[in-house]
Amino acid sequence: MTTRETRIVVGGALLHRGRVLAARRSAPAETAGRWEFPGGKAEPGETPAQALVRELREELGIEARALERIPGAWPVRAGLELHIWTAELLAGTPAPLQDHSELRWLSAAELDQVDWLDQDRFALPEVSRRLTEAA
Ligand SMILES: Nc1nc2c([nH]c(=O)n2[C@H]2C[C@H](O)[C@@H](COP(=O)(O)OP(=O)(O)OP(=O)(O)O)O2)c(=O)[nH]1
Repeated sequence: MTTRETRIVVGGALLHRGRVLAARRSAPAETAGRWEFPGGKAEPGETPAQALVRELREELGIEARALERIPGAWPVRAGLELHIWTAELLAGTPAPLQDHSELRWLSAAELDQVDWLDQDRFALPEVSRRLTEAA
């Protein structure tokens, strides 16, 4: 359950030409090397969709639009839960400017080729379904 103390971290499943962008974390040590949907914590007063647009601009240097939330909320740790939104690329080419050491565009068939953070795995079937529908 989301309480007033719970913060949301929003990850963006950026869908483009039948692929989704996966990002390899560069820090901190506990999660470095694992793959995630780029994004970050929503600031007070910011909607998750707004936070996602801001984080994708900061981390990847792109302009993107949040599309829809994938149903579900997954605890990251006490007081922090993960939401995943699909997003579309409006302008730019994603680059690992901040927080990531590598980016990969994955097709539905390639989704299990990277070592996702545990919480992100819950959203993979829905991401796969959207990639397959778009193909
Ligand atoms: N961005 C992102 N974080 C995720 C995902 N899955 C997952 O478990 N996390 C975890 C990793 C971190 O513990 C936390 C998000 O932290 P973050 O470091 O990305 O957030 P932020 O950019 O706002 O960073 P900061 O301001 O707190 O430094 O959520 C995901 O798909 N994307």
